[in-house]
Amino acid sequence: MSTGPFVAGLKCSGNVFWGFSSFAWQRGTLQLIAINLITLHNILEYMLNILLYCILTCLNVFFPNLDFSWSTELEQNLKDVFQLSTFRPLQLKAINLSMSGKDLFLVMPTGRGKSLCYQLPAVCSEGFTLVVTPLVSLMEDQLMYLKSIDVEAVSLNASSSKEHAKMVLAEMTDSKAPFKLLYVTPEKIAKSKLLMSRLEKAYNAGRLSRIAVDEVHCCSQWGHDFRPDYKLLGILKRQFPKVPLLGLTATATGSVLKDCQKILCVPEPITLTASFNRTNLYYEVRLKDSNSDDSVSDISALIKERYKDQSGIVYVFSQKDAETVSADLQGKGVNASPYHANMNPEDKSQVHRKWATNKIQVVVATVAFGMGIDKADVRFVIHHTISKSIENYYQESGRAGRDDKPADCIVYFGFNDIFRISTMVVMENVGQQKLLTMVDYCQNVDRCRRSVIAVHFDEVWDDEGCNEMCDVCRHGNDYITVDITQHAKDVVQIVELAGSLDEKLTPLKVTEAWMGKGPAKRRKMIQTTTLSRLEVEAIITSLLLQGYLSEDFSFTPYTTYFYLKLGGKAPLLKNQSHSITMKMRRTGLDANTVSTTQQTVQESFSVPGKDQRRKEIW
Ligand SMILES: Nc1ncnc2c1ncn2[C@H]1C[C@H](O)[C@@H](COP(=O)(O)OP(=O)(O)OP(=O)(O)O)O1
Ligand SMILES: [Mg+2]
Ligand SMILES: [Zn+2]
Repeated sequence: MSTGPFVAGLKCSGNVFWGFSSFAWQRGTLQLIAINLITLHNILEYMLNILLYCILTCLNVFFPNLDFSWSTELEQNLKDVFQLSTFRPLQLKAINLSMSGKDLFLVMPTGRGKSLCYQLPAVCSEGFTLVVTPLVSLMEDQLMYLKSIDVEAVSLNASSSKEHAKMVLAEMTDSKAPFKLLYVTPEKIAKSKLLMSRLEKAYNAGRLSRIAVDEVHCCSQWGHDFRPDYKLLGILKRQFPKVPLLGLTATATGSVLKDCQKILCVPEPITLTASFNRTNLYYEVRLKDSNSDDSVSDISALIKERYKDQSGIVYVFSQKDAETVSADLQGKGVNASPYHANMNPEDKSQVHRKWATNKIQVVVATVAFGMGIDKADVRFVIHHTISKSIENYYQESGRAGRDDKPADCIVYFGFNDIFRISTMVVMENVGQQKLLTMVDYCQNVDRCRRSVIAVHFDEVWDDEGCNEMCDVCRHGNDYITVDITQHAKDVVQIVELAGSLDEKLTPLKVTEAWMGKGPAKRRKMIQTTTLSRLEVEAIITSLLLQGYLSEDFSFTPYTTYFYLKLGGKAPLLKNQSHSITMKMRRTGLDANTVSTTQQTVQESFSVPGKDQRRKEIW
């Protein structure tokens, strides 16, 4: 199957071709530099190189998939087996590189068809392809699909029966074994010596044709979904160095990819990257009222009206939320079912299957129902609670519109949710930072939502590329810049007062104190406000994002508490000329209201001891 550098360069479009021709160019250039030694022969050779370069470029442009020994079979199987008429961008290039034996990282948006880049080569190769996937749901999704197109595939995971595992392990070295793809979890690679020894045998028998590591960002703890067992996958390339490895992801930054490369022991992979932009997805953020759970009523109305009879997912924060939100939606007449990691495997498979076949309209799921889930006609992905990072959001919302038709991605952004998630991610590497970027995505009213995602993935972005497919671009300049300096001082004063009494305040306490709830004594010591709750929450969130407030965690053996403390920029407020602004939707906060709604109180008042005061005030 291997081809010499010249053949690979001639036949393959893109990187390999470029590698060859730049090499040729450099050679010609060097020959020219050694001008003293010029002979007619050298000049001719140089000109020939240029000519060859031009011919190859033309061939590359007009016949990008110029015959490899496998090209005809690829085309045929694409049509006959996968029932697809053409390749999507980068697919053919990735497949040809992998078929040429190259190690490859493929970074392509959600739903653009990364799986085909190992499924099709598997069908066109001898032996089988080993596919590592992080989730059983993802594995099942692919097995279900492959079965429907008559491609033989098997899996090994924690819930495989002994008999099934025995059969698969035996067939791995059997040249008559029918399966073309073997799906395993990383845990299996890390923990099953038996599996590794069978793989070794299959490798020696030339039956291990390719290794695909799906969701490869899970290797890196800088990625958004680090799986400790992915860290051990380096064993694959060490044990099977001649087998080409293909790492696939939709959500890896450059530094994450570098880390993955090291962990997987792939010395010089070729990386193919496509733009993150999913042009058919409409991104929208809606505010969630913390006083009531109107969001569920709102979501059920959306599903029953705008998305009537259309398939979708509602993402929630916890297993408990999956159960309650699903029950609430059912109560409102929506055909919904919960999905979370704690359900037994059969129930999970059943929900997944019923949803895939449109017997259930909506899955109310935790992130357990995420990566790789592939249903073509998902018309909406609604987040009842924000995701813990932009990467997670991109992954989860990426379940929508995989058939390239329009689909909506809506987030309900609630103040209290920030802190619920914050306590969950506090132990994760840069977890807080990632969460705040997601909060910034939601709170933002003046930048195209796509631009926030693009910056996050290190991509240069031009707002024209959105085409009004996000609420910010659609609302145009419907925002105002308001001065919140005085508000910031009031909030900081509340946190300072609590600090002086050795008291820690949760965001809820700060909100209520500022809004004038609680003991009369406290109201007399601070400046309260008549702003609405949503406005108060938006300002506190903005102060957190801008660094005037920061998080202060307290740990007990059972739970983690989130408190607010002064942030690094708080002392700047002592400076009279320092001002802070924030941008808000015109329909949200009104500039006039902002500057006139303080209730000046600050009455003098006699103070008892610290402990007594603390009791009375907080
Ligand atoms: N060439 C093609 N033409 C038309 N449809 C295609 C093509 N290739 C793949 N598809 C379809 C099949 C799937 O239903 C859908 C998504 O493919 P899939 O491989 O699951 O995406 P992905 O792996 O890139 O996304 P994710 O990052 O979400 O896992 O695209
Ligand atoms: Mg995938
Ligand atoms: Zn936009």
